[in-house]
Amino acid sequence: MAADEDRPAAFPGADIQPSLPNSESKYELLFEKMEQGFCLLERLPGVSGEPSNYRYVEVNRAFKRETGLHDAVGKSIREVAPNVEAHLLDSFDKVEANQRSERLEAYVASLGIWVEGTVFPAHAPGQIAVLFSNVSARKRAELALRESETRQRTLLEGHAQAFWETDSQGRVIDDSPSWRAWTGQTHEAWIAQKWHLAIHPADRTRVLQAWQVALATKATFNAELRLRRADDTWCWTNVRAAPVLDSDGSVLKWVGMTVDISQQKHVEENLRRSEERLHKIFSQASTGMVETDVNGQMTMVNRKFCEMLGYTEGELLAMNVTDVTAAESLPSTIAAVQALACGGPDAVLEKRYLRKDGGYMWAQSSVSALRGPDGQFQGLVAIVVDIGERKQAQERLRHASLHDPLTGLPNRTMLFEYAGYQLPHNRRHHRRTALLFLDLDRFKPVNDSHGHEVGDAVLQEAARRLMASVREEDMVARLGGDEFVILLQDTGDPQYAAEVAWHIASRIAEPFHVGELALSVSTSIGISIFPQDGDDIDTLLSHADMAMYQAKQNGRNNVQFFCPSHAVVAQAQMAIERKLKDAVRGNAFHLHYQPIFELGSRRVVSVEALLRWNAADIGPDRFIPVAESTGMINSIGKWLLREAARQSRSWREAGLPPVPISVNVSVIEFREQGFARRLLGMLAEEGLKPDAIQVEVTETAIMENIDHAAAVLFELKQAGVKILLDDFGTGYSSLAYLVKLPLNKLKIDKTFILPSPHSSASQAVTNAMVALGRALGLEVVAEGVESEGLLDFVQGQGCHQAQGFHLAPPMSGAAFCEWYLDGHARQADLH
Ligand SMILES: Nc1nc2c(ncn2[C@@H]2O[C@H](COP(=O)(O)OP(=O)(O)OP(=O)(O)O)[C@@H](O)[C@H]2O)c(=O)[nH]1
Repeated sequence: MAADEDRPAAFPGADIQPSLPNSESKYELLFEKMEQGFCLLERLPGVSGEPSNYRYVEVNRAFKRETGLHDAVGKSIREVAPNVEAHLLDSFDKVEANQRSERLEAYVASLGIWVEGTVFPAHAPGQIAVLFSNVSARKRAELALRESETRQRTLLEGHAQAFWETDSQGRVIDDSPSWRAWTGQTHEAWIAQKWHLAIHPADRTRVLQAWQVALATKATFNAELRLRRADDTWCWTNVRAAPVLDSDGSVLKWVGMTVDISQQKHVEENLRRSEERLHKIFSQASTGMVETDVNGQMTMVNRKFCEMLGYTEGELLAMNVTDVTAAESLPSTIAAVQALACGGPDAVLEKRYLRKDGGYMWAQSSVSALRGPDGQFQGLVAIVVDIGERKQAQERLRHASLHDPLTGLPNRTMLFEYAGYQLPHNRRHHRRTALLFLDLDRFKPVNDSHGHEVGDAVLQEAARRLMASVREEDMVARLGGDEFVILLQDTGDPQYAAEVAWHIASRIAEPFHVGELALSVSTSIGISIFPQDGDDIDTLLSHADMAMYQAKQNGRNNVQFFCPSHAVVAQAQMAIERKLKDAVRGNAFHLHYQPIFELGSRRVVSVEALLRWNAADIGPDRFIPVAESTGMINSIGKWLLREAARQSRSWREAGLPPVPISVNVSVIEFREQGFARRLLGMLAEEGLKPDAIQVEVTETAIMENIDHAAAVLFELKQAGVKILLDDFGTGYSSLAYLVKLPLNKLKIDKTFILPSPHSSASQAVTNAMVALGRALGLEVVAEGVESEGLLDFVQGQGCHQAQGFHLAPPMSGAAFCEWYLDGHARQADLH
């Protein structure tokens, strides 16, 4: 703004005196010829509040030329230019009021020209004068330059589909072919300010409001909106407009452009949808999900994770993941996080979470790192699956694999696992441990007589009694069958172990009540002491087993400590046992047959089947007791019967007359339920008559359970099977019982014959036995006739039949057949 002193000195204003003719012509000349426009204006009086107005008093030629107003003098400004800018009249008012000149620089839109000059007070009151130059050409050049710069800027910012321009008020001032081509709007609609009709109705209000704000604040306009395309489709666009500013900062016009962003919107929409989907999955997933920052602080948790741990979302977001991790899972969790932070691969952890209620949750946590665009570690996301049930199932499986299902006691595997940990511990602390090996005595008959269920009930009760007999820190395990093991911790004096063992023996000896039954069972117990009898569970177990074997040998219901010297015997027995097991599995037996002669007719009347073990130098006197004590005799006995039956059939086929085969039945087989039925069934299966087989049973077997024996023998006899009482004289039998049994033969044990057949005592006993047999109506058989003298002796005693090496040795089935067919079956030389 210029001050008074800026007024040009030569300016013909207040000093102009048109009254002087000379001066007047000079003034006129100057006034009319000057290049600058000039006008003298007089303020018009107005009603208060009415906008001010001025009347043209005088104008020069340049004024008319530049403004195009030729008849302005005498008219008011508002008359000749109704749209005159308010700010122009304001500046006139100011000069008039202050009586100080003002610089003028403005675009007079009503005249369409740029002016620069001075407004100054005239001398007459209410008058002002304006001296100006039309600088439109220069201004347009400047403007064009600025516009092109603006356009260039906006062009650079994107590939615009349409350009357009408005005046400072936002009214379109120029045609925009690109807009019209793109939107399909007509030229008329565009010029008539109907451009906004191309905006989607849903966007229109928002966009127009933003446009008004931009106009008011001169801020760049930027909006995303849908525009109707020429083909009547809606297209997402970005509309940007920037004001073109004058040097004084006022807006000359707005330059805008419209960019098709439908592709970008499509991508954004897809992104939004996928984020929404992700969010839904996250929030509604049936697995727990949690996101943490680099420090493990939880930043996002889903509903399921909250449910799993019993916390609210708010509570969890204020916590660190370590706050909800069980102490024992912390090291693995921290290690996994550190590995991920260092670029390691995704990890799967099985860990325990700590719930709000203090409980725990087993979970599988699949953890992945969250990384920024530069690969920088930004946190973690974990998918958490509750594996409580699986863990429980695993635990149940593990429990099942370590426990005996019948008694619930630890099994062999667990005993070994436990001892593997406990024994080294005890060694470090110099503690003695006693291992008690228990085997119930004569348990098999319980099963055989009363059935497996009763046997099971006895085993369960035995387990309870064992548990009740030891301390909490001791372990009771069931090895299998009727075998139990007890590990007594920190026994100190071995005597303590013996006391416990005897206590247990007495508890087991108490009657077992199963239903109506009251059963008597006892146990044999072997003890080995750690570390003196063995440094590991294998050795301790095997030594206690040997001691238990010894206890059985000593009559059962007994306790024995391991003793190395006994171990030698026990070991030998056990070695036989092992070999015997293989032999039973591999059928490594055969039979020999020893003829039995009738002394009167000197004919072979039967043969005794004798068991032989192939390839083993172990005789029946050694292996049969082992087979009996281990129960293997049952399998062997069954095989023996079948083999004898097969042989009998084979001899018949070879043309031999029926030769009954006498088979030895052990006490173990004899006491088995259904023995007679099985034997008769087998004979039927083999197509043999009952008299093809004779049963030799010992006195001891009969006396063990006389009622049972009587029933079996009657069944056999009734079916036509002959019964032979073996080893007569060794069992101290009660004759009262013997007379009641359905026997056919008595076999006098060789011990009564062999020692001294000529001694008078021997003769008296043999004589009595033969007499007894005869009195009972039984045939009497002498065995062990190994010499001529013995043959004479037994014959003299009145025995009916005899067998022995002197008469014929045991021979194979084929050899006997040959021997028989060769005519040896009738020993003519017997006398
Ligand atoms: N009821 C029942 N019997 C079983 C079970 N496991 C094994 N047995 C039987 O237990 C018996 C074990 O018998 P042994 O120890 O060999 O013989 P024993 O009759 O006890 O004779 P000794 O041990 O020599 O005194 C066999 O008859 C097995 O069939 C089981 O789980 N339940």
